[in-house]
This record gives sequence, structure tokens and C-alpha cells, in this order.
Amino acid sequence: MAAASDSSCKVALCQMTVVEDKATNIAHAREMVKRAVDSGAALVVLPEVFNGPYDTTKFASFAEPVPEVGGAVDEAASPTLAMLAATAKEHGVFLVGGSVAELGQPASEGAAPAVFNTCTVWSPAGELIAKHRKMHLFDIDVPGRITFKESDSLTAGSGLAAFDTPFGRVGVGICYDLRFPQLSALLRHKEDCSVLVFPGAFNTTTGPAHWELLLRARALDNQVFVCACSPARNPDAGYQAYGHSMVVDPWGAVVATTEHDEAIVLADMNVPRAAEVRTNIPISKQVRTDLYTDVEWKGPGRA
Ligand SMILES: NC(=O)CC(=O)C(=O)O
Repeated sequence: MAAASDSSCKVALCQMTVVEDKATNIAHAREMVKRAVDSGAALVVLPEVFNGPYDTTKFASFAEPVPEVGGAVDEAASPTLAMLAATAKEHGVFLVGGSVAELGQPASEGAAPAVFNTCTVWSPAGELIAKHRKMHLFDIDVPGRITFKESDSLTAGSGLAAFDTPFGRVGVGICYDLRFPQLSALLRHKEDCSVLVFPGAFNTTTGPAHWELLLRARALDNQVFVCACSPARNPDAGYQAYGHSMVVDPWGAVVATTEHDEAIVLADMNVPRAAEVRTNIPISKQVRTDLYTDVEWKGPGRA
């Protein structure tokens, strides 16, 4: 395992090119993780849906069963997860395995199996230590630019996922989850995370407008490190990923990023910096939770 003190950690975001062929993607992810570890990373992150195309008509055919936290991988049924477990163990790193389409149980008897967009996290011993099912599905319609409806083929998750490391507690969300400040706030305040990791795949419409803004906002309003890993742009793909994988510090500054081509983004995270920023600007202590319960809106968002 790459040297990591108790407080600082080198993170690597593997902005990999994803193609139509699952076996090629699995082999390529394994090779990029190795390169990241060779660069000194102790925490390695892969992109959203890294083992196949980001395409609602194809999620089901790429889906694999995902065990519960602590469970064993069925190597024949879940070759992507088998690779993640083995690679984390081989290199002794924490591996945030981007996301894969997860083959779940049918919602009712006779129904098709539910499919989730699921991030798995692997310990340096190769154990599954966290699992997050994308909580907010990416259903948008920007006429003439992009229409995407994950809910055509995916089911939303409902739980929080976080894990402990020697350098601090890390929370996980996936892509569109970034747009909901409530989830990041829960990871920060309920789960006590100092680092948030988001495998994500914004696109050439929403990426330039919102990606950096959202990552910096989540870092600043929670005073945490935010690490977001995208696929590289593949000109042959139906969905054009934005790229620009990025690490933002608790002050809201971008500390490492790239363009849209394949790359490994590396950053040193001095995790105690999060506590320092919270002392400098103590919004967690100044927050008026005594008032919000009286005035809080508990209904759905207004259209
Ligand atoms: N792909 C996503 O889940 C989200 C996205 O592209 C966006 O919010 O924009």
C-alpha cells in the first residue's frame, strides 16, 4: 500500500475511456488502477458506469449482482466486481469502484429484476466496505440539447454510504446526487465525513455549465474535500462525457483537474485542513437548526 500518514492521502481519479466491450473496460480499469498506485495513490477512484456504455437501453445487459457490504462476490456472475476486489487487494489500496449497473431483485413476483446504478468500495484487503445505489436518478429534458431518463431502466437507491480510512471518513454519492445538497449534508453531518467522492458522468451540455460549480459548492457548504471522477470523452459513444475529473479542497479551491481526454488526476489531500476551515469559518456551530424546524418546507420541491 502506498504510504499514507494518518492525516494525508494521495487520491487518484482514473478518467478512463469506456467502450462497448465489458472485458476491455475491466482490463483497462485494472491497468489504470495499477498506474495510479504506481504514482503513490492510497485512494483510487473509477468513473460512473465504467464497465459499459452510459445508455439506458444497455444497463440491464451489463448488470451484475452486487453483494451486501461484507459479502462475497460471485466471480462468475460479477466479473467487474471480482476485478475490483482482486485489484484493491493486490495493491493494498482503498478503491472506489466507480459505478456499475447492479442486477437486483424484482420489485414484485413476475416483474423484471430491478437494476440500480451502484458504487462499490473495496478495502486494501479486497473486502466490500461500502455500497451506494444512486439515490437521485438523472431524468432531464433540455430541448434540442439533451434528454436523458435513467428511470426508464433504473431504480433509485435510498441509503447513505460511508467508510473509514486511516486519513478520515469518506462518503459516496453518484453524479446527479451532487445536485442535491441534502445528501452531501447528510454525509457530512450524520456520517461525519471529511471527504466526499462522486463517480460521475456529466455531459457536454451540463458539464461546462454546472460541474465545477456544483463540486465547489458541495465542498464549500460542507467544508470537505470533494473528489469527482468522470469517464474520458469517447467520440464514438452515444453519450458525450464532460471529463474534467476534479479534486476540490474544503476552502472551495480546485486543487487538481484535467480536460476531457483520458488521464489520471492526482492530488494530495491534507484531511485535517477540513477541520481547520471549520474552525476558521464555524458555520457548523452557527447553523440555526433551532429555527429551521419551524420554517422548514417538508413537502416536495415546487415545479
Ligand atoms: N449523469 C448524471 O447523473 C448527471 C448529469 O449529467 C447532470 O446532472 O448534469
